[in-house]
Amino acid sequence: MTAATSSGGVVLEARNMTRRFGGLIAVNDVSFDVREGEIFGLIGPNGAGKTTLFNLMTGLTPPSSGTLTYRGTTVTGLQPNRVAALGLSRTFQNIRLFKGLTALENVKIAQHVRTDAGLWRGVFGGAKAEEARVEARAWELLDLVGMADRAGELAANFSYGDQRRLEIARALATEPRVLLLDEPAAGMNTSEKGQLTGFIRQVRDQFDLTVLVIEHHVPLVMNLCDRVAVLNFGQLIAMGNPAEVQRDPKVIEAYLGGE
Ligand SMILES: Nc1ncnc2c1ncn2[C@@H]1O[C@H](COP(=O)(O)OP(=O)(O)OP(=O)(O)O)[C@@H](O)[C@H]1O
Repeated sequence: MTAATSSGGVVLEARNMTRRFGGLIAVNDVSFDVREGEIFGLIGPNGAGKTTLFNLMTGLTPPSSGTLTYRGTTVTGLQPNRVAALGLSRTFQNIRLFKGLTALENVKIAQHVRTDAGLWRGVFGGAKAEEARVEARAWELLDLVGMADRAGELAANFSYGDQRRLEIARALATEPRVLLLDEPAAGMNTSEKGQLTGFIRQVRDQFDLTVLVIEHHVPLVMNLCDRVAVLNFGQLIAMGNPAEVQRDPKVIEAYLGGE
């Protein structure tokens, strides 16, 4: 719990967000607010609609209806790069690093949502001053996620845990105000999972972020999140602090029913 959590105003407002795929309603009339500085968890059984909701929030999938606003600006309807430029950045359930590039190159490329030099020009040639600035910032970000000593290694050679940290460094490179993490613990070993809570909190504090996190690993969610929203068959069935949510009969039934 942080001071930001108790005093933070609303930064994101999801209103009646719905997404149909043919006859299936993957996200069904979901509304919630996220407050500045909080770590907001999104949980639910497999297929509950969590990733679809993230996709709706970040412009990857257009909603069938409903809106998301960020500090009063409508986000829904924008392309993913515009959403990132507004300050909402995400990682993916399936890691999307450039595996054949080094850690440093991965972070350099990610910064180009914030530069005018185009995707490749500033990284591989052209504007020298820009290139130097991008490189310095990439080193800084790798240092902040504790990976500067591995900057020259290929992303493909990293453990899952390190690949996910690198993904977070890439997301931070777009200078987000809100960070959306899709299953950051997936594929991690026990020791990597153990370090993740502290790491996400540290990143939140250091970059002054609001964090949304989809996660299956219940102990992690309960330790990490200030508030948790629970989806089941596309519907929001509970929301509250982790202890409240954990003892909510609807949540218990959704999880037991899904086993
Ligand atoms: N592009 C798509 N086309 C058709 N159906 C889809 C599409 N994307 C998601 N769905 C369906 O929507 C529902 C919700 O899927 P989603 O991936 O959002 O769930 P989830 O809660 O993230 O699940 P998991 O925990 O397994 O990742 C599922 O029934 C899924 O099959």
